[in-house]
Amino acid sequence: MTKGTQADVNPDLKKERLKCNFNIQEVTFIIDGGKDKTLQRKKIEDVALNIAASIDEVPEECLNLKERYDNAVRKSCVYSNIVKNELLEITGLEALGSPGLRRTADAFFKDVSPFMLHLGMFVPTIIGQCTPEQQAHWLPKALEMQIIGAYAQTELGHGTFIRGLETTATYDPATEEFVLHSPTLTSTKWWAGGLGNTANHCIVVAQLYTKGQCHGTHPFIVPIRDLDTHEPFPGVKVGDVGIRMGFNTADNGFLRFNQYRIPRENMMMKNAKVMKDGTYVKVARHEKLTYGTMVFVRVTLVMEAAFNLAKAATIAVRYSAVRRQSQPKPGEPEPQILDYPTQQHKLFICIATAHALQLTGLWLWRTFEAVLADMRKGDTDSLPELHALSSCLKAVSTSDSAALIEQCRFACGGHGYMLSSNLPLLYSFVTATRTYEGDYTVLLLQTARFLVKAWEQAESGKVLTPTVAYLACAAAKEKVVWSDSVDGMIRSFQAVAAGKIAACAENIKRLTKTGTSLEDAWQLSTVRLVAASEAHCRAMICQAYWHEVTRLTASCSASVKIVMEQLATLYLVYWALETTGDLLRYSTICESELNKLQLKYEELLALIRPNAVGLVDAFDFRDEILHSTLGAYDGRVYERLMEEALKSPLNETSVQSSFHKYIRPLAKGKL
Ligand SMILES: CCCCCCCC/C=C\CCCCCC(=O)SCCNC(=O)CCNC(=O)[C@H](O)C(C)(C)COP(=O)(O)OP(=O)(O)OC[C@H]1O[C@@H](n2cnc3c(N)ncnc32)[C@H](O)[C@@H]1OP(=O)(O)O
Ligand SMILES: Cc1cc2nc3c(=O)[nH]c(=O)nc-3n(C[C@H](O)[C@H](O)[C@H](O)COP(=O)(O)OP(=O)(O)OC[C@H]3O[C@@H](n4cnc5c(N)ncnc54)[C@H](O)[C@@H]3O)c2cc1C
Repeated sequence: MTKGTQADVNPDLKKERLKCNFNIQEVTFIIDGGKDKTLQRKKIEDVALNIAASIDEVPEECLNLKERYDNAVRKSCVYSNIVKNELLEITGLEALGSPGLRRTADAFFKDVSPFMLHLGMFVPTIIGQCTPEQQAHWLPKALEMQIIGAYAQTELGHGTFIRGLETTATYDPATEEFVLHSPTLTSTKWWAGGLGNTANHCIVVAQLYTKGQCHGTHPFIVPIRDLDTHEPFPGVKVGDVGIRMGFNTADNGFLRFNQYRIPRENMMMKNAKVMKDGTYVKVARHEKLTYGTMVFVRVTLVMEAAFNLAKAATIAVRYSAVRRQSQPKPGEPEPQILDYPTQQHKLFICIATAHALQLTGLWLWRTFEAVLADMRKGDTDSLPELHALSSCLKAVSTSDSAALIEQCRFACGGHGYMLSSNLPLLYSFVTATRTYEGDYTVLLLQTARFLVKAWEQAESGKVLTPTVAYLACAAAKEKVVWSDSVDGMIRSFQAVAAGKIAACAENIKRLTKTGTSLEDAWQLSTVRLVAASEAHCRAMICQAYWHEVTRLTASCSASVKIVMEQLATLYLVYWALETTGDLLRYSTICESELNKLQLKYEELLALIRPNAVGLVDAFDFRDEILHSTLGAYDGRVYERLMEEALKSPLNETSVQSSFHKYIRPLAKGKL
């Protein structure tokens, strides 16, 4: 963070920091995943931000679309050089997934870099889908930025239903080439980040045909532009998809092929091969391993959701400590808006959710690494559970994060609507995460498939995998005894999930017994399947969050343990109160216990209040990363709002030319 001199800091924020009763750094270490990770992140920030600080002369939002894109490319090149020459030196390839790299990217780009998908998906797909020989060929070029790549899977006509993609890759043994073709308008690749004007290579997911047979979708590395002239190759039509709600510097593009040829070696052949004579050979033990990059990105998106929500919470909490409004007690000074319990209700759940998602995200990352290690040994048994886990966690984390970022904007009143607060841009960026890499509903339904099967296994007494082990106890189908202890609440959330899953399974059974096909019975149950999947995910987040807090604070100071536990308890109580209908149905909770729970929630808000600014300081965002007039460390909110307003091109002259062209003639009746 940029602390400046204490004299510059808003007096209310200064007082807030004096009130904080825990060691901020200890919490920062927990959030980063350990002291070593924090130190590495800070090192990366120090290197990168020295350059970022002076990189934008004019605010990004004051530029027109084309200027913004050009500026984003310029900054992407500066940033890539830093990554290549300095940051990879610090951490090696691991840097690509490091929080330091993620954070420093935000210092360069208020919106999104057109290179984001190069590092975010092109490079990971090379690592995940190429043979070692192919990796040796492509990876150094990609890391050296000699080639820039995009990931083109989605088409104009299909995003969710990958099996429905229409682009074809037909093998021609005579020339040992694949012929890529876009047979219809709807087969046009659409949305790929970085594709429109920036990338010269692209991973294309296409239906593979060889020896007259279709083998389903497979990924190919496709050169699309000349490396020197950057002109698209003959047979390739590429461009920008048009203006979007956000991501306008991300260069999302479309792509069409007209009988375009690429060498056989450009098929990514880790999981399946096409031999020179056109013989198709399946290498992978699991059907869905070609979907591996999506699983990887879904896993990272959970921490991405936490990261963006933490930024919004930092902005809104600091602003709420500076902002004073209304006079609830006659004659007394206007209170800081952070003193209103309703404001605490809006904001403390944001801090708690950022913690919950970050700690669950770190746990998911470790699970992902363990499954990957198993798969390297040829064991794919835990892939379905990882898919179910990453699908629902991606769906719920991105959805919660977007909703709560919007809540942070509401919490900042009118000033939250200013682009300079950075909350609108943050929201437009994060709300897209609910859709891309698998839509919310679609992913929850993927998890639901796994849950219904697990329920059937529980009923027949089979051993269950860890994340659904709770279903075994619930198979008894009795209401769980409510208790407002942490363990009691988690047990109740699990009972709600189990009850909902059981109801879905029963509904499907009832429908099929009366002659409905399994497919129709499933469709008729999808509203409740989505709800069951969300309940399962919530129970899992609660359990993982609490487990991680207990584990990670075991060696911390008592005050850190207390504040971390207060936040985690707040998260649980908040969700209990949000789902009282479910608890009444699946647990023994009664009205007096609900009243007690409400009181407990209000007590927690009051307990957290003195530490609120300390808690957001612990997210440790430097001002260059927050980009916010409302959220800077020094709290000079009004000064910054004025400074930013004066940068508006509409303030360059005191009278605009439109006055002379239109308003004056209108007033004179001469228009
Ligand atoms: C430096 C700056 C860094 C900034 C960092 C920010 C981070 C962001 C990084 C990148 C940004 C990303 C931008 C966005 C990119 C994209 O959006 S790429 C496109 C992504 N597209 C999707 O996600 C499409 C979603 N659809 C699907 O995943 C699938 O089509 C489907 C799962 C919905 C259905 O697939 P289908 O083939 O039809 O399968 P089913 O018949 O439904 O199921 C068959 C069985 O297969 C299981 N399964 C499905 N997927 C997987 C998987 N991935 N892994 C393992 N298993 C899978 C499924 O559960 C079925 O199993 P059962 O038969 O046993 O039930
Ligand atoms: C900012 C952004 C960046 C992107 N970047 C990339 C990229 O780099 N590369 C890439 O390949 N793609 C990219 N995408 C595309 C993205 O992955 C898809 O938009 C996403 O997977 C959703 O697919 P869709 O658009 O086809 O939506 P649809 O599948 O058409 O969804 C529309 C609605 O139908 C519902 N629906 C669809 N199927 C079902 C079902 N089976 N059951 C119930 N409901 C259903 C959905 O829930 C949704 O409400 C990007 C998208 C965005 C917004």
